[in-house]
Amino acid sequence: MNKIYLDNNATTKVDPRVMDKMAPFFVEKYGNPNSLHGFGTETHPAMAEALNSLYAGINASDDSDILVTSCGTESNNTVLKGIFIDYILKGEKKHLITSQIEHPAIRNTCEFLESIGAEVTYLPVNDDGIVTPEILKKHLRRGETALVSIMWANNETGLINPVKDLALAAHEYGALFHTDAVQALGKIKVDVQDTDVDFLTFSGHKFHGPKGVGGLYIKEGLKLTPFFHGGEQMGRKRAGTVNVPLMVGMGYALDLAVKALDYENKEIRRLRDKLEDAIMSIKDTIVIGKRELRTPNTILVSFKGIEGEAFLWDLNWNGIAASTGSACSSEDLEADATFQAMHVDADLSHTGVRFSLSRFTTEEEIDRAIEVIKKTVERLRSISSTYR
Ligand SMILES: Cc1ncc(COP(=O)(O)O)c(CN[C@@H](CS)C(=O)O)c1O
Repeated sequence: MNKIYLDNNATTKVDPRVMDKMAPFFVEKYGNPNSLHGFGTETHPAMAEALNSLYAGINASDDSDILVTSCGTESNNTVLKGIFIDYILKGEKKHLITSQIEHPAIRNTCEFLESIGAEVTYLPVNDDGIVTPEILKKHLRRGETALVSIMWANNETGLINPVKDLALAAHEYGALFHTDAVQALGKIKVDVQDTDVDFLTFSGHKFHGPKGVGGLYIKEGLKLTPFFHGGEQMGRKRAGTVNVPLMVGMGYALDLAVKALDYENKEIRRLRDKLEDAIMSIKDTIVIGKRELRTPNTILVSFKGIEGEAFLWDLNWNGIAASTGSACSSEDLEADATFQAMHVDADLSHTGVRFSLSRFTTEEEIDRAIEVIKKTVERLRSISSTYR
């Protein structure tokens, strides 16, 4: 049976072109870039090219910093814990603001910082599931709020937050602004200068780059206490030997992803909408969030009377990969935090299923998925003791 992958918000296939780009740096040009001899220095041109691609991909100015990290989670931890050390531990400020719909890499880190003395506000969302500047301004404290961290696009719903306006509001109150843009790069245009964010997180495996590599943008003039101390890599801003092949792969993958944005927003959006229209034709079904407010590839849907896990197993049995919310909380049978934040009915918040497409998704795959989804909903409802 042909397998159909519709869980691209969890991770994406490495583009074969990216694989080709990375290969030489595993077996031929394998030197440590910090070594002074030829084995080390021969890695530099490719690393410089990759860094240029990362700067261009988010329209970062040459005077800003981009740290190459191990993943989005490390990047998020670096900002939150760096701000805690630089402002809260020093007693200068004491307050952090984030939202109730963030990824656990933000939420759990904020909860940890609360446990060691930070004051944290978790903003609610409006009826559309969006964090608005109006909501933010009710909680900003001039002279006390050190950082606002609001994700650019939600990993479960795809809903996009107004980052430019949120950053402006934060700056009006003297706070810095971070956005976890892991689910934005490669799906929508990301421009750090236009939005004037201070920090931005991204992760290579979300846009057809390799796993195990991510990035953190730091606006020019800003400093953060490093998360990792050690060698002199990245100007001592992130110690540790740089993983050259992964960095080269992530840079090239972002290059390709930016070039494919039109395709993503036209063809992938069309396929997503085709799938969504078919799903919406099934009775007692809700899709979370207006499609025009979402990234072009994502659908989070609830089928009344069907547990998400049961539905996923049936899909998996038919060769289709999807997820209940984010992959990292898929074992958690608690009602999803995002659903709770959006006041989704309790009996629906256990049934959320996320479908997320990519530029490798085909029309034939969507047609097959529609066929299987309709049959699966019918079968599971026919044996449900609660659904009538
Ligand atoms: C918004 C957001 N922020 C951070 C991360 C973590 O990225 P890493 O590179 O894996 O550390 C993710 C990864 N979300 C995956 C796996 S949990 C999902 O299924 O939704 C994310 O979506």
